[in-house]
Amino acid sequence: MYMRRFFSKVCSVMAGPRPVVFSGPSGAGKSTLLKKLLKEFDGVFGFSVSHTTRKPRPGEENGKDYHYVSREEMQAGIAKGDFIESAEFSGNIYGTSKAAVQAVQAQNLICILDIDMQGVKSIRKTNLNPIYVSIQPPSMDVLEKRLRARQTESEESLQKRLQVALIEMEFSKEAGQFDVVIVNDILDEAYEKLKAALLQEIQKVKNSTKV
Ligand SMILES: Nc1nc2c(ncn2[C@@H]2O[C@H](COP(=O)(O)OP(=O)(O)O)[C@@H](O)[C@H]2O)c(=O)[nH]1
Ligand SMILES: Nc1ncnc2c1ncn2[C@@H]1O[C@H](COP(=O)(O)OP(=O)(O)O)[C@@H](O)[C@H]1O
Repeated sequence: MYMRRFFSKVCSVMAGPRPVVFSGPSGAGKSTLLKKLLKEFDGVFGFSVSHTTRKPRPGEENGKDYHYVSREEMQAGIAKGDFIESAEFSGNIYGTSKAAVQAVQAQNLICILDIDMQGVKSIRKTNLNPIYVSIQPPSMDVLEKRLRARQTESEESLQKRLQVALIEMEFSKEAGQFDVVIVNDILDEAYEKLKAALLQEIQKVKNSTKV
């Protein structure tokens, strides 16, 4: 009996906790929410640092927010098979490297991926088995206001993001795409819903570190 419990604990540690995929329109609040999680649950969650060909925004750090690379470097990495998935979004390439996910999972942390809907479709074909969380804005109007207030986009980039946002909002309504859909209206309320949705996985990590 004790042996069985022991082995099941060891196996669950070896398998590691389920990753969490965050997706949803640009400006919906994915970064804001996941940064809160990473801060409150230091030692539970780890961020999968994607590669991107877009330029860093003020305040973003290479290796922390993204690995900033040239289109040539990115394409070479993709051709070499370094990436689990990659996608073109609003004129730039983004991708999740195998190394990014492995770095988090090696620490037995819940790996957080922030990816667009193409990424979601690609990840579904892998054996990553994540929890899929969609973060949605309360409305297109609010989304536009938030994106403008963030002051990170040119008018052209903003318009591209709003166009894609409509498709991403529709995608989140398709049955079976997401385990949880959170409308990020009041930030604290959205965050509480997010924590409630991830509570079981958080508890698993906390229990496994007690071994
Ligand atoms: N498929 C995929 N999408 C990504 C990846 N990293 C970021 N994204 C998505 O790319 C989109 C643009 O990201 P970003 O330029 O940081 O803008 P923001 O979402 O407006 O902050 C967002 O939908 C991200 O979720 C990745 O590795 N793979
Ligand atoms: N619930 C909220 N209420 C008001 N502003 C928010 C809320 N959530 C996020 N924001 C702001 O909206 C902007 C977009 O959020 P961000 O986290 O960058 O979105 P995403 O990562 O999905 O692109 C940011 O300036 C952020 O501070």
